[in-house]
Amino acid sequence: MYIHNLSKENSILNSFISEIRDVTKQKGGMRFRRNIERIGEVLGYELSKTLNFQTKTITTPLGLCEMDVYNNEVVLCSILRAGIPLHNGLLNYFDTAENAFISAYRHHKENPESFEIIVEYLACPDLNNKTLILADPMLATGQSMIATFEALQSFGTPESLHLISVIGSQEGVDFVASKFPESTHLWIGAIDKTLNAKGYIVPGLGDAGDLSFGEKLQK
Ligand SMILES: O=P(O)(O)OC[C@H]1O[C@H](OP(=O)(O)OP(=O)(O)O)[C@H](O)[C@@H]1O
Ligand SMILES: O=c1cc[nH]c(=O)[nH]1
Ligand SMILES: [Mg+2]
Repeated sequence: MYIHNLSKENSILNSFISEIRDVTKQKGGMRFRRNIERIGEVLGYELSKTLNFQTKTITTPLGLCEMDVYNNEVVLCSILRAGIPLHNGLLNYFDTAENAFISAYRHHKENPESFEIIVEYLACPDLNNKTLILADPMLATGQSMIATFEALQSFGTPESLHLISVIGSQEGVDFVASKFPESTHLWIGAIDKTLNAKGYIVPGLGDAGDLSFGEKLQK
């Protein structure tokens, strides 16, 4: 897997990530969602540099202009619910993308430290020969990303595969790297050292779904 850890270079992306981590700035919903969306825009821009480009002749009011524009057929797939603002950010840049949504959530059984990933809802177009972008802000254990990829298998074989994540744990990144095809690209805003006993990224930012949309009852 090609791992693009964008925190390694200084850019405005790090300001957005510092705000979503910061307990004094992350509450209230709107700023958190908007920052995740902005991070989606930046990661989408970086990813776009690896697309297939073709020269097109554009007619301006004053003449003709040759421009290299991408010609990939992009499918954006996000994992509900924390993936929604990240999806919006990507969709701001990939204007004509098709879209897929999947619900993958952690179901905690009697022991709060163990959980399974439940996939219930899946809406997806044909993936054959497309550029598939899987987006989920938190890559903690990596299990949601892998469960999603497995659930998408019956929709076709994409030409290329990109994973987009805001913050990952080193363990989660290593795990997905061992499971996804070698040609997969991971575009990630930061990679943190550890996971706690409940599978949360440390230092991370807390619960991205709750910070975006409010706390949910665990049932
Ligand atoms: O890498 P993993 O260990 O699988 O964990 C990451 C998953 O956890 C979060 O979802 P969560 O289950 O909290 O659902 P939510 O979006 O409804 O909050 C997050 O959005 C990922 O989907
Ligand atoms: O740290 C984590 C792990 C999973 N989901 C989150 O929202 N945060
Ligand atoms: Mg959550």
